[in-house]
Amino acid sequence: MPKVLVSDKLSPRAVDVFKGRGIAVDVKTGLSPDELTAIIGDYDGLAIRSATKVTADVLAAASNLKVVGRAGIGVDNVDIAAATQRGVVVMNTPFGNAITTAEHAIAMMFALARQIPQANASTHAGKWEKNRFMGVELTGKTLGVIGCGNIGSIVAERALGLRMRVIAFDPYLSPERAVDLGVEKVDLDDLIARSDFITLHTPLTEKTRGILNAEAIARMKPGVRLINCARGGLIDEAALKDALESGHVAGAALDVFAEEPARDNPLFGLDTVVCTPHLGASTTEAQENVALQVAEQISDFLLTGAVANALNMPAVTAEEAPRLRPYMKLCEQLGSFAGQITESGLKSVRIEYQGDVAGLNTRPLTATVLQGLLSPLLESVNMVSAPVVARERGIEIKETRSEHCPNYHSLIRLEVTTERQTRSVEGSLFGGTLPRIVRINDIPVEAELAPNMLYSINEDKPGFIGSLGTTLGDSGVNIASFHLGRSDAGGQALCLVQVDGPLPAETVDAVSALPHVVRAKALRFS
Ligand SMILES: NC(=O)C1=CN([C@@H]2O[C@H](COP(=O)(O)OP(=O)(O)OC[C@H]3O[C@@H](n4cnc5c(N)ncnc54)[C@H](O)[C@@H]3O)[C@@H](O)[C@H]2O)C=CC1
Ligand SMILES: O=C(O)CCC(=O)C(=O)O
Repeated sequence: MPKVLVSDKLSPRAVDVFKGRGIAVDVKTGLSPDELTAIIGDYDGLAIRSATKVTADVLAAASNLKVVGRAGIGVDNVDIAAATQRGVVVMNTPFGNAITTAEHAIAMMFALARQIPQANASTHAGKWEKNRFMGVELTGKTLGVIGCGNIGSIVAERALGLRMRVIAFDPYLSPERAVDLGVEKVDLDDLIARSDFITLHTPLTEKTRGILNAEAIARMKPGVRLINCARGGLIDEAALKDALESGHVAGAALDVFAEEPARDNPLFGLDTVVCTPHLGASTTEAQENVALQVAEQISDFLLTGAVANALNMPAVTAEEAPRLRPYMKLCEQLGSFAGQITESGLKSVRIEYQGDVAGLNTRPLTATVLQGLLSPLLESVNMVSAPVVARERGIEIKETRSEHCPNYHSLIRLEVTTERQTRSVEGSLFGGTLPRIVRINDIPVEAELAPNMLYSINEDKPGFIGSLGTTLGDSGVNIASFHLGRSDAGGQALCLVQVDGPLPAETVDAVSALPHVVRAKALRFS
């Protein structure tokens, strides 16, 4: 009988589900990392919220563990790369607490506008300070929503019901979806300059960390109020403190903090700050939703092998798996390549399967392309949710198959159209198993994608390769392999350089500044 550990406070309904499905379950909350490491080897499944940290050390001790289920959305407390490496499936419940978290953001906005927590404390203290707590009305005010996915779009809908004007910054929000929601799609600078209230609903990624830093805060309207119910780290807390103390920011309502549990934070004690201890998802309804869902998903997986909402594993049958596996890797790389070089909203995606691959079950392949494409921007996207997420964002997905494939056994071509341009990337399997990029924007190339790559587009002029090599060498960056392609002599050229380690931003800037370089970018692949 499989055995599951519930190591965070989950609704008791989860335990009922496990027992009902014939799975042994232990509930042990508040374990230290050492205590968890000591017992994790006994379990096949682990059900968590945000308190348990599933680190590489915990996973190393988890000799029987097959699945980690997160009752919630964010999986920043799970080392997914380490789990993947150890073959542990990581699942989440992407929608179960979205309404509740959006409601918390709205509650925080009201709390800020009317200083309800401060007035409550003062009234309880018998002070009756009627003149101290002058509020502001929400009606007619501009709410800037940064990140208009599941939660952000619910916040936007609720705010429109409150007669606010809603503007949204989200590179993946299509103009059509913005119109459907009734929000104005704007760029970040515009949002920062125009908003009376700003609410954050993005995952914490390398692109969003410090999205509201000192410089962004300085450009906000005097008297702006900020709400963060997404992740600590999106706002620079020290810069926010300065702006609150100077009065430039009138107030901030924070559910999440750079360090959690937050016991000693620079913002604590400021009269203009309203805090809750990561309560965004804490309602009976949301906790039942996510607990039931995660228990069902873990049970299904342990008992039948069915995979739902996995962040690191494709949904395929046991028979299909061996044939699809190398194509999955290729598809993920094609998607990830296109996703990392895409800067503006996606309109359409076209995937062409040519040759042998056209005869396979291409649904998981298309889902893998979309997962790779969307992953640089969406935290919780997985193979199961990627097609739904893409559709919800109004991205048109076209898939074509043809047995005709003149130059390769199989070829997969991905074409991505954004608001600004169309790009394409093509790949094949060499030797039947090794993914290779064979064409980028119709320029032939032959490249293996490795964890750390430099991608550059340049004019095909003498001297470029030498100056690139010198620049990398001067930065102490070792080149592992070098792949070149060009449209025609003297025309547009590109290169993909595999390097031994993450590329420092200054090195990429130095390459971008070289003569004849049109664009250079560091790319990461798993
Ligand atoms: N306080 C709490 O208890 C809870 C917090 N959360 C957090 O809320 C966040 C959002 O959750 P969902 O809406 O479900 O996720 P989602 O994936 O549906 O939406 C995130 C949105 O952020 C956008 N985005 C990504 N990078 C961006 C960037 N650089 N600039 C602007 N927008 C960007 C994406 O395009 C996407 O539309 C997650 O970080 C999650 O962990 C979620 C549930 C509860
Ligand atoms: O489980 C919780 O209380 C936190 C929820 C959360 O942050 C999430 O789902 O991302």
